[in-house]
Amino acid sequence: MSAAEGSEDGLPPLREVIAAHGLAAKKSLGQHFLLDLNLTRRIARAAGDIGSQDVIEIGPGPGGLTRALLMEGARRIIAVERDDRAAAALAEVQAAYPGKLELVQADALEVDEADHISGPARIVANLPYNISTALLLKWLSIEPWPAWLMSMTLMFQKEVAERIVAAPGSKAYGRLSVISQWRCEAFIAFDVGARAFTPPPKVVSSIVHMTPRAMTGDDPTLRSVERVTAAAFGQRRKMLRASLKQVFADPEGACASAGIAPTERAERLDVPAFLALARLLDAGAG
Ligand SMILES: C[S@@+](CC[C@H](N)C(=O)[O-])C[C@H]1O[C@@H](n2cnc3c(N)ncnc32)[C@H](O)[C@@H]1O
Repeated sequence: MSAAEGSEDGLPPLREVIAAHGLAAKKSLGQHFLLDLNLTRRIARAAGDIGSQDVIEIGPGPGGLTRALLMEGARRIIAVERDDRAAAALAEVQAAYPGKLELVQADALEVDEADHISGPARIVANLPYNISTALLLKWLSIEPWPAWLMSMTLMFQKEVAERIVAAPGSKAYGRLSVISQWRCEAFIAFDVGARAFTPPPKVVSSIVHMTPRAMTGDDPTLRSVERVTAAAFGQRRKMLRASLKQVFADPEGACASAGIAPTERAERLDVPAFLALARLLDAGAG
C-alpha cells in the first residue's frame, strides 16, 4: 500500500474496505476503482465549488472519490450506485460524515437527479465506461437547460474525452462534440493512466470538466440539433446536400439559408453552422 492509499479521514484504507465488503470488481458494471487519494482529491478539486452546492456522484463503489470529495469540503453528496454490495462500505462513510452522504441505490440512467438535490448541483464521477456517453447525453438533454446543473467533472476513456472536445475537421469530431460544445464549455483537465485503477482498464482515461452555457432565445431546440446532427454525421462522408435529405425537403435551399456550401461535409461544419440548420428545422423548413 502506498502512502497515498492511507486513511487520512480515519476510515479504513480502500483496499481493506474492498476486501472486508467483498467488492471484487465486476466487469459488467464497469468497475475500475481509484485507490490513490492524491488522485481522487485532485478530481474533487477540479470540480469547483462543492462546499456550497450539492454534488451528485455516479457509481461511488467502495467510496474512494466520495471520501475525497468529503475531505475537500463537499457540503452534501447524493451518490447513485447500482451495485448493492457497495451499501455497507458506504454506510461507514455515512457514519463518519453524518448527514452528508445520501445513497440512492438505482440505475443512474433511470434516476431523475432533480428529485434528490436541494438546489444547484455539480456532477462528479469516475464513470462506468459502458454507459458513459449515454449518461452524458442524458445530462446534456436536461430541459430547460441547464436548470440545476452547475458543472460536470467526469472520467471518460480518453478516446471519448477527445470526441467531446474535438474541433471541426478532426477525426474525433462528431455528434457528441457538437451537442457537448453547444450545451457546455468543455476541456480535458488531465489524463489518468490505466495503472491508477484497480483493476486497470485497457485504455488511458481523461477527466473532462464541462460548464453549461446559458441558452438564449436564439438557440434552437435540442430535438432539432439532434435531428440535424444525426442526419449529417450518420453519413459523414457524404456532402450535406445528400446527407441532409433525411431532414430537409430542400437540403440545398437549407444550406443556402444557413450560409453553408451544400458540397461541405459534416465533419467540417462548426457548431454555429449546425445551430443555424437546426433553427431552420424549428422554423418549419423540414
Ligand atoms: C469506474 S467505477 C468507479 C468507482 C469509484 N467511484 C471509484 O472511483 O473508485 C464505476 C462505478 O459505477 C457503478 N455503476 C455501474 N453502472 C451503474 C449504473 N447504471 N448506475 C449507477 N452506478 C453504476 C459501478 O458499480 C462502479 O461502482
